[in-house]
Amino acid sequence: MDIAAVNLLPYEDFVNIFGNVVEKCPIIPAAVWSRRPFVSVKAFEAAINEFIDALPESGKEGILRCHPDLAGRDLKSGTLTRESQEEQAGAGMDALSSSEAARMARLNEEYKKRFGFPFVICARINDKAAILQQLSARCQNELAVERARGIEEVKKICHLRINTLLLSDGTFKL
Ligand SMILES: NC(=O)N[C@H]1NC(=O)NC1=O
Repeated sequence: MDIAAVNLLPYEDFVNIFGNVVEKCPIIPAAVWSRRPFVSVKAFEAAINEFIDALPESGKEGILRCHPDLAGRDLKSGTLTRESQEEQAGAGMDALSSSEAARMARLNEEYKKRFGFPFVICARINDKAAILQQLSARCQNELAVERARGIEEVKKICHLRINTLLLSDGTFKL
């Protein structure tokens, strides 16, 4: 699907297809649909990023809170979104040793207690070791730094999800 085809989508189809490019935040593509026509995929992505950047800090924290923990309860119970399941499995989050799993759970809790939102990192460009190292290091950051850092990661996840949708024909039917 190219950008011309994206621009022709009625909003119902648009939200169905792009509804999870930002995890569990279909309101973002629903809002950004008003910005059509997009001159390119890059412009479509820029519209999403501008919408996110224009949110108050509480809205940005809300986006972070829509993300499941890495190797958390949703992964164990099979209730992750399809995208998140693939990303977490690709980074080995479903194959942690018991000591790695215990460390991840402890650090995830420490992070959430400190900041009031979950640790978010783009799992598709990090492996297990990098994720654990980042989780531990980022627990030390200040709130404002970490809020901005989490949002940067959301944008990377979004970029890769859009690429997957637009570069792979046949993943969805209109
Ligand atoms: N918490 C968190 O980072 N979650 C995620 N990261 C990612 O790439 N996919 C996710 O679900």
